[in-house]
Amino acid sequence: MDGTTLTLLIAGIIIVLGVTAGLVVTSRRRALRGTSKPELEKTPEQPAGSAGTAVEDREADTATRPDTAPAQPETAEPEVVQPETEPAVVEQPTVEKPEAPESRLVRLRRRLSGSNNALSRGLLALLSRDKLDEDTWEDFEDTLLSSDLGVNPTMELVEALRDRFKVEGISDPGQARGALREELIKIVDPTLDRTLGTVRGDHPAVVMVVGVNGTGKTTTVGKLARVLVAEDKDVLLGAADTFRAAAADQLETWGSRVGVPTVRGAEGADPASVAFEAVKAGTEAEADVVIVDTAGRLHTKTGLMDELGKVKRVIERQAPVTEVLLVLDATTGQNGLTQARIFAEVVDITGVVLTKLDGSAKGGIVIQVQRELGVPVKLVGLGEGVDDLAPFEATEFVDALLTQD
Ligand SMILES: Nc1nc2c(ncn2[C@@H]2O[C@H](COP(=O)(O)OP(=O)(O)OP(=O)(O)O)[C@@H](O)[C@H]2O)c(=O)[nH]1
Repeated sequence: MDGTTLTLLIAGIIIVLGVTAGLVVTSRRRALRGTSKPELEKTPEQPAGSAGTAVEDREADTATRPDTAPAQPETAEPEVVQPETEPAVVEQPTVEKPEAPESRLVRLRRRLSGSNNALSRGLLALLSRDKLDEDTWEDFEDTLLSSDLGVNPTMELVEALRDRFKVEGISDPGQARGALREELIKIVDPTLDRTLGTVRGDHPAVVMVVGVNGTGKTTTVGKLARVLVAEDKDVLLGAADTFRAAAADQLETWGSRVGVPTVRGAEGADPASVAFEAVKAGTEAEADVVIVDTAGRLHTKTGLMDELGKVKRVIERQAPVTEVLLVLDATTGQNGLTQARIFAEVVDITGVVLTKLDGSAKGGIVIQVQRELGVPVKLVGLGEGVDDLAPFEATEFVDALLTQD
C-alpha cells in the first residue's frame, strides 16, 4: 500500500465515523422531543400547534393552573380556594345546620346577664349597704320599678325581703343576695308550664305567631323553625302576612336556610286562606309542626284584630292550633302590656315570646307580662342572630339578672 492509498483510507474512515456520530446525536434529539411533545399535548388549554418556549410553557401553565394543579402543587393551592370561585356556592345555597340548643343557651345566658348588668349591680349594691334604712328600701323599690317589674310585684318583693331580713336577721351581703335570688325566682314562677305546643298528634302541631308590627314576629318564626329543625322535626312555614310581600320573602329566606318549605299567597290575599293552605300542606306532607306567621297589626284597629280570630278559626277546620305565641318587644314597656291585653281578647294566647331583651335593662317586664296575661313567657329573643332565641327558664333568668361582670 503506497502513501496515497493509505491517506485515502484514513480519510474514508474519518468521514464514516463523522457521519455515524452525527446520526447518533440527531436521533437522541428526536428522542427528547418525542417525550416532551406528548406532555404539552396533555394540557388541554395549550393552543393547538404552539409548542412554545420553556418560558412560554411555564406562563401558560401558570395561567391555567386550576386545571393543571398537580403539575405545580406549591402555587396551585391558594388559587384553588380563592374567593372568586365562591359565588358558585352562593348560587346553590346550602342548608344551614342550626346551633345545638345547649351551646345556644350558654351563649344567650351570658348575653342576658350582660344586658341587665345595670339592674343587677344596682340591686346588689343596695343590699350590700351597711345599714338598711327606709331610704335604702325606697331606692331599692325605685330600681325595681325602673326595670319594668311593675308596682304590685315590686311591693310584694320588697315586703317579702323586709320580712326575711327581720325574721332571719340577715345582715351579710351574701345572705342578702341569696334571699333576693330566692324571692325573685318565686315571683318569676318556676312552676309555670313553659313547654311549647310543638308535639305532633293526629295532625301536625300548629303554632300561630301574633303581635304588633316590628316586634320581631317573622324573625321569631325563622328562629323557632331553626330550633325545631335542630330537634329533627319536619317543619313547614305559612306566610299569612299577606299585607307586606317582603314579609313572605323574609320568611321564605329563613325557611330555605334551614331547608324548610314555605306556603305563601299572593300579596293582599286572604290571610286565613293562606293559613288554611299551609296547614293543609303540612297535614298532607305529615309535617311535625306548621308555624303560621301573621301580619303585624295595630292593636287599636278592631277590624284587623277580628281578622286574627278568623285566621285561627279557619285553621281549626283542619287541625287544632296547639300554640298561640304573642311576640312582645321587651323595650316597649307598658305599651307592650297594653298590646298584650288586647291580643289576648281576640285569640287565646298560650305563650309569650319576649324579644329584644338583649337591648333592654328591663328584664322585670317578664314578670308583669305573665301576671297581666296569666300565660308564661316561653321564649326570649336575645339578638338579631339566627340562633338568638332561647327557651325561658325562671332560675336561669334570675341568675343572669344577678350576675355581675
Ligand atoms: N336586638 C334584637 N333585635 C331583634 C330581636 N328579634 C327581632 N329583632 C329585630 O327586629 C326587627 C323587626 O323584626 P321582624 O321579624 O321583621 O318583625 P315583625 O314583627 O315580623 O314585623 P312586621 O313584619 O312588620 O309585622 C328586625 O330588625 C329584627 O332583626 C331580638 O331578640 N333582639
